[in-house]
Amino acid sequence: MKIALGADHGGYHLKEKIVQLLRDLDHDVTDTGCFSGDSVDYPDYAERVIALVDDGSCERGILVCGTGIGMAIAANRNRKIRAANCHDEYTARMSREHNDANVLCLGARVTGEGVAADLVKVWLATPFSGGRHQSRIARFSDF
Ligand SMILES: O=C(CO)[C@H](O)[C@H](O)[C@H](O)COP(=O)(O)O
Repeated sequence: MKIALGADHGGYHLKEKIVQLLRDLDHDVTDTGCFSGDSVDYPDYAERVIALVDDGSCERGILVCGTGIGMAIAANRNRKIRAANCHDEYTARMSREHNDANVLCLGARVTGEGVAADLVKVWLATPFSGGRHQSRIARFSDF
């Protein structure tokens, strides 16, 4: 799968781990940065990843900051983006089954590397359920 990754300084180390995990799993990863722990602004990296998902270059995006909150707020400003801030395998699975989330937001100051690795794998493997959930997500595409 083609996946875009982005992080601010708060998410940099976890993003590096996830990039390696995804490459080990043979995904096609576009790493948009950041590339060090120096302080940067998370909207810049949210913008890069949502652009790649919006134009179809990447099927999914993963954004990492301190909490995942700022990245989710920023990413959801784009109408094509359904970004979910997930903390465990359950929320990751539900974000796919019920919400067809195309961007996963993680908080590196909240979620440990092991939990993050497991939830990323679940999030990538879980299909959207459709049905009643399809009409629900269709409702807000024009908000
Ligand atoms: O945007 C955020 C919170 O919603 C992220 O957690 C950022 O990583 C955080 O705000 C960065 O904070 P810092 O004090 O500049 O390291």
